[in-house]
Amino acid sequence: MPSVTSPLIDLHDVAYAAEGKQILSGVTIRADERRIGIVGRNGSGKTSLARVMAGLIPTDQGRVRIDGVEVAQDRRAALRRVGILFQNPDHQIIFPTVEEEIAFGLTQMGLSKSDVKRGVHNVLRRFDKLHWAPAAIHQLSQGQRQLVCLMSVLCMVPKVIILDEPFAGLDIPTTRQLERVLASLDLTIVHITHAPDAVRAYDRVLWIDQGRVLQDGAPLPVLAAFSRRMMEIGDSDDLSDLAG
Ligand SMILES: Nc1ncnc2c1ncn2[C@@H]1O[C@H](COP(=O)(O)OP(=O)(O)OP(=O)(O)O)[C@@H](O)[C@H]1O
Repeated sequence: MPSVTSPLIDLHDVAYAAEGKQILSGVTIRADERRIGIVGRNGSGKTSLARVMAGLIPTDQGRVRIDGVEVAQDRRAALRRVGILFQNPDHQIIFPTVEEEIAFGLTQMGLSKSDVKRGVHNVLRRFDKLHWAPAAIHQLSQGQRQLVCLMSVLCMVPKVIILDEPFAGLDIPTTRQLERVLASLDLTIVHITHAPDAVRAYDRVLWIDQGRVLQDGAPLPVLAAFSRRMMEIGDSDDLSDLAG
């Protein structure tokens, strides 16, 4: 059980390296806010941070707890704590039909066959998509596949959902529809984005740079400093500065 003083999102001094490259260093985030934005340049470490936060990759140093659970160690408990939605739904989808895809997480959670069936039915009904159950996923559009991924995550009823640029590649109406669904959710959202406007009305924004938290605070000052810096870099014609 989480102690009374531990925040919902609790990362302490996290470091992560892969293939000899230091990707995250000294990342400490304690957060109870309901809407948290994460911005940063290409290659600054945002996706790696999202994966670490979801427990999908173990860290080399530090601790990652969501709602008191060490998410990389206790995967079954982690599924009820944190879900992640990637930019490309095809990186998430592994099954041929919508119902099989949605059922997977529930099965991983250890639910009985009948509870899995009920969970799939309930989430499809919630989104008025019961007719999608037997549909072949590859025949759905990218926006529809993204909605399948969202339903797969939501049916596990996580406390935190991490959005890793899930709207990139979607048209404006689909983006607005999914944004409306997400805004109505009674859970904590951590939203990684390149678009400052998407998180301007959030409770808190973190700016990640070279694998570290460069700024962390109220959205307006953090986003103003971030946008200013991005414009400065963009106005220079030196591609050697491209992160990575
Ligand atoms: N498994 C890995 N092995 C080696 N390098 C990696 C690995 N994962 C990420 N990197 C490198 O770490 C850096 C951060 O990558 P990451 O995908 O976390 O950044 P990002 O901020 O999400 O980038 P973008 O905005 O372009 O999606 C990049 O330089 C990337 O090439």
